[in-house]
Amino acid sequence: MADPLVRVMDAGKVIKKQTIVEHINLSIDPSSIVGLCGGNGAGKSTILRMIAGIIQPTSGEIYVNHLQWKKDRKRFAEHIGYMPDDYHFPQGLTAHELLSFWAALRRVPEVRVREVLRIVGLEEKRNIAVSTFSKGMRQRVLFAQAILAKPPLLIMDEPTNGLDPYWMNEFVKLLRNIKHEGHTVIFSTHQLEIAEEIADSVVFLNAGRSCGGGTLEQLRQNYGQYPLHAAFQQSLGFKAIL
Ligand SMILES: Nc1ncnc2c1ncn2[C@@H]1O[C@H](COP(=O)(O)OP(=O)(O)OP(=O)(O)O)[C@@H](O)[C@H]1O
Repeated sequence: MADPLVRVMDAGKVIKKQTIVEHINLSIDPSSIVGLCGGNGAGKSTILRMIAGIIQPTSGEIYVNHLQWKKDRKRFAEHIGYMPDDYHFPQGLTAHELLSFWAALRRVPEVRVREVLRIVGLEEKRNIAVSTFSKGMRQRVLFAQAILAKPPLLIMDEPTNGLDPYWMNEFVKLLRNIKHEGHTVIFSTHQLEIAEEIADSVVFLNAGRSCGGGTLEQLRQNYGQYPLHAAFQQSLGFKAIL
């Protein structure tokens, strides 16, 4: 068995004396897709930002390919593509200009910019200001920037928000390709059916704590073909419905 690409060991985050997440443990194998599922405020974005190195845990340790952000920021960052759940796009910049800017920062050749624009179906809109784009189109720009440098680990916060059914389907196919090319993905979602379709395993979160999960294979054995709603409710002790 290959070593896990990501290890989150008893990680927690306290902000202004408030515990946001605690006792988070995750082990993510290379070439796998993990879904973080939970309701509003469960702590999904906080965990993803900690794994991405954007914020630091106040307790515990996080390793990506045996690297820690605090010890080797540059190499750590080279492993990661991060798609935020929200982004304030600068006024006036086109999709092509923005992606070229991000590509230059990461020393990614211009030819890759055209490639990602094509992958996310925005080649024809590349000269239009992103600030005028619809929510789904902006999501596709953010997805494009996350995959620009072909990172070993793709971290995506609510990636399917705002996508229409066509792009939802395309997104599922894109992620499967990314996995088959050997990349690893962790994403958050409220949409359990999306996690069911793409993820190899899921982690359920509630009030900043992991409250269950497992591989989709295990969960299907326990709960049938569409297991996540039942499994999630059971993990919450039937106290809440997503
Ligand atoms: N910088 C911060 N300062 C204070 N509270 C914060 C901060 N960041 C997150 N929180 C709080 O921590 C909790 C978890 O937030 P987080 O954004 O991680 O949840 P989430 O599961 O991603 O939620 P959603 O699905 O609504 O996006 C929320 O109650 C949020 O208000």
